[in-house]
Amino acid sequence: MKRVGLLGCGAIGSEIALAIDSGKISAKLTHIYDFSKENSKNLVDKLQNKPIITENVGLLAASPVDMIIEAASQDAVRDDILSILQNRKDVMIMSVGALLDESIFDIVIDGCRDFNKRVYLPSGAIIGLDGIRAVKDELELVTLVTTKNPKALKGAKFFETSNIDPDKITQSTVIYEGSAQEAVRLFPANINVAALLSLAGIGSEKTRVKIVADPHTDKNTHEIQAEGTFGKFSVKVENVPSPSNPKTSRLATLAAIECLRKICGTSLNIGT
Ligand SMILES: NC(=O)C1=CN([C@@H]2O[C@H](COP(=O)(O)OP(=O)(O)OC[C@H]3O[C@@H](n4cnc5c(N)ncnc54)[C@H](OP(=O)(O)O)[C@@H]3O)[C@@H](O)[C@H]2O)C=CC1
Ligand SMILES: O=C([O-])CC(=O)C(=O)O
Repeated sequence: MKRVGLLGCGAIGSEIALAIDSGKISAKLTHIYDFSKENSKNLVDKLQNKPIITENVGLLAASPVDMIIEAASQDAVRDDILSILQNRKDVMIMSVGALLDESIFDIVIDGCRDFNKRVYLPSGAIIGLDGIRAVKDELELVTLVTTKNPKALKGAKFFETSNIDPDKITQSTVIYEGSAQEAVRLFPANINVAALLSLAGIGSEKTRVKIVADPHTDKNTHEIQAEGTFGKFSVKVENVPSPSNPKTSRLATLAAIECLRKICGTSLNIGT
């Protein structure tokens, strides 16, 4: 049975830990770390099989696990991915936006090669990546339209330099249009899905992102519009937000759990 370490005990990390604890995933969660000791302790309290809370991320990376799940932040990926790979652990990354920084992407690719390790990127809060991967050589235009309640967008770096106040948005408003490359920097906790779309498709400069703030929605909606010589498709998901973090969709957690089940299982693999 795979031994797993967890970096980040928030909305996604906690649900993954509970899924392992319940036996839904055939793995053993042995070590966890989070900036917030309180989050780590609260999680341990909920688990029957208690993992060790490490004092720092270095000790998590060096712990005797086969794999580390990152469910923390893009900064965590930037700061810790090299050490995790050097310690010869496979990694599942949720804060995928960090990989649009070329230097971090290179660290990941080189680390996988040098240490013979694997990095997994679950499909997260979007659907349709199977189609994007299949048509990527014939894809000419791809746009992600993401709609969230302003409350879920609040706190993003974008608002530090914009004159839009998320508290004052009274109707559905397009607040951002640009490249996926820029979007993941300006909305690091909201649009990691744009990085997944870029990596599966035509890259982060050509992948376009539109972000809509809608005070009347209680969903996190992602619509992918793709067009090329293959034809065109659009695919839309209206996600229920996670109760403990409105920025994060329930589907992101479920996709991570399913990805981990596939990694830890031995049986039938369905789909791309
Ligand atoms: N790929 C996808 O489709 C999706 C990706 N995500 C991303 O997944 C990640 C986890 O999401 P979620 O669980 O909702 O986030 P939460 O904010 O609920 O939990 C993250 C936890 O990790 C902690 N943390 C942040 N940075 C570090 C670090 N460098 N070292 C240790 N702990 C850290 C946070 O502590 P503190 O609060 O003190 O900073 C917090 O306790 C986020 O980056 C999010 O943007 C989310 C949804 C979809
Ligand atoms: O969960 C979502 O809807 C998307 C999200 O936050 C992200 O991609 O960072």
